[in-house]
Order: sequence, then C-alpha cells, then structure tokens
Amino acid sequence: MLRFPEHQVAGHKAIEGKLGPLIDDYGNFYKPLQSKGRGSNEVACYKFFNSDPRVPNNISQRYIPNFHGTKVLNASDGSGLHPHLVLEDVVSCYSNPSVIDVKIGSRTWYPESSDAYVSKCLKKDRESSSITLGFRISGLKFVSCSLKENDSLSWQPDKEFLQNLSAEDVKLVLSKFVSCNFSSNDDAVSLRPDRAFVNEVFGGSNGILEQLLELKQWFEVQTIYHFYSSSVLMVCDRESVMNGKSSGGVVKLIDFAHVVDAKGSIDHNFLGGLCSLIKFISDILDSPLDYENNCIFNGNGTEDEQ
Ligand SMILES: Nc1ncnc2c1ncn2[C@@H]1O[C@H](COP(=O)(O)OP(=O)(O)OP(=O)(O)O)[C@@H](O)[C@H]1O
Ligand SMILES: O=P(O)(O)O[C@@H]1[C@@H](O)[C@H](OP(=O)(O)O)[C@@H](OP(=O)(O)O)[C@H](O)[C@H]1OP(=O)(O)O
Repeated sequence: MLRFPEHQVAGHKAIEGKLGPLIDDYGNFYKPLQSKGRGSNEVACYKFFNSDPRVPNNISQRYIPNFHGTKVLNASDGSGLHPHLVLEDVVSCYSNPSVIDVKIGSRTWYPESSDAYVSKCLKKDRESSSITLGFRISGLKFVSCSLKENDSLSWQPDKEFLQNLSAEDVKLVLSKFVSCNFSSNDDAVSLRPDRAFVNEVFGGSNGILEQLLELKQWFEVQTIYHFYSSSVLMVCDRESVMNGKSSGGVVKLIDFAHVVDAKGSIDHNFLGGLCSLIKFISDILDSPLDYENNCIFNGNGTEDEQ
C-alpha cells in the first residue's frame, strides 16, 4: 500500500490532490519524474552515480540514496499512471526521525535558465539565507524527547518561517536539531536548545560533521557535475541514539533535477555553501553556549536580548 511520506520535510508533496512522492512498507521512496526535463535529468544522474567509476565508492554508497530504477505508478494527484524514480527511503529505518533539508548554494538557478526562472530563484535566494550564508533551510521536522502527555512531539515550521531566518536563527535551528528540550510547537521556538545530542549527532568519527567533510573533499576535486538547487538531507533518530542503536546522524545528497555538466570546472557554488554549513556545525560543536547566553529565539526570526 503506497502512502504519503510522513517524514518528508520539503519539496513537492502528495497532499491536496497534488503530484508528490509516495512510500511503501519496504523502504522505497517513489519520487514522480518532474516535467520540463527535470525528471529525466534526475534519472540520468542517479544512473550515473550508480555506475560511473569516476564517482568514488565512498560517495556513491554512503551519500547518494540507493536507486532502483523507475516504475510507473498511479500518481498521487489522481491523474493516472506516471513514472516514478524508485529510491531508497532514507528515513524508513527510523521510528521518529528528525529531518532537516538544507538547500546548498547561494545561487539556485542553473546556467541557461530563462529570465523568468532566474528572477523566481533570485527572489527566493535573496529573501532567504542563500545569498548571505550560501545555503538555506528548506524544510525540517524535529522530534522532541518529551514523554509528557499533551505535549506535541514534533516541530515542523511552515515555509514562510524558514524563508526568513537570519544567521543567528539558522544557528539556533541547527542547535535544535541536536536538542531534546522542546515539547510543543511554541516551545520549539522559544526554549533554549539543550544540545543533548550534539556530540553523538554532529561530532565523532561517524557524525554529521565528518560526513560533510568527506563530501566536501569530493567537491574540492570533482569536475563532473554542478549541483544547482540540490540539498543535503540530515537525519537523526534520538531514540536510537539514546538506546545506543545508532551512532550519529546520516547525511544524504538529494534532488538532482537541476544538476548540470560541470564542463571540467569545480562547483564553487555548492562547495562554498557546503563549507558555510560545515562552519555553522563546527561552531555549534566547538562553542556550545556562546550565543545562547545572549539571546533567545522569539519565533519571528529575530532575537531578544536576555
Ligand atoms: N530518498 C529519500 N528518502 C526519504 N526522503 C526523501 C528522499 N528524497 C527526498 N526525500 C524527502 O522529500 C523532500 C523533497 O525531496 P526533493 O528535494 O528531492 O523533492 P523536490 O520536489 O524535487 O524538491 P523541490 O521542490 O525543492 O525541487 C526532502 O526534503 C525529503 O524530506
Ligand atoms: O512548481 P514548479 O515549477 O515545480 O517549481 C517549484 C516551486 O513551485 C517550488 O517553490 P514553492 O512553490 O514550493 O515555493 C520550489 O521550491 P523552493 O521554494 O524550495 O525553491 C521548487 O524548487 C520549484 O521547482 P523547480 O526549481 O524545479 O522549478
């Protein structure tokens, strides 16, 4: 039985009669091929990552979701049969994952985009943290550890909220990804993050920071593709970490609709954004309390002095 992916945090969604991804009980994530060549571009990329020896094994096996070809399925929008990419559902092995989708790059439009497309992307890049930080948080769903009755267990702010985050807000949101101390939607933006899992999830030899650094090493040399508008998806499951079942978090590279031929040059746009994200995560690991002592998040994308 196919269903809407309950842990999907960004992108086109299979809700309100729209075309979006579906999942099954066997760990598959079915992403509909998008129109205007985006779907076929993505299929070509996944095929390439699966088979081309120029992509090192540590990159293709660890950071790219497994690809199982394409399958024609009934589309979520009721329009009939539609081809879908069959991907590994990278959150299927977790019961309550926290997920954050970070769109990398200060520029999300690809070369040869139409003027209208450039304007659309540039507007979003300017309004969000993309231009200033080299990345933006496209979506998230964080699960708290609260076992109190009536407490909401997850925080999934809307798109408008995420679109307006300052650098400090981004730091706080990333801190919340590794924290335990929020229990309702409102608390989620007003409490100081306790960073209960910062070392387990961001730190350590298997943690997210190390994974991002490994990805960065590849981007420092790869001249095959430029990844416009692609995301780094970061996942952690607090229960598994607490029970010692899983170490750290998981990093995956997703969304290859606008990946283009690099023509032999480094992808500075992606590399720059990745370095910036790495810096944010290193800072959170290295100086856990420096900014939390000075401000709290008031939920409006601004800070209040304490
Ligand atoms: N392989 C996967 N396993 C689990 N979840 C996934 C996977 N791929 C994508 N997702 C979920 O779906 C969301 C959207 O993915 P993706 O960016 O590929 O879609 P999109 O519709 O192309 O996005 P956009 O509208 O930004 O172009 C991600 O934020 C993530 O929550
Ligand atoms: O609707 P489209 O043409 O698929 O374009 C989507 C766009 O609608 C979507 O924005 P929003 O409507 O959700 O605000 C973009 O998401 P971001 O806000 O994360 O940029 C998609 O990236 C667009 O897809 P594409 O970039 O392939 O044109």
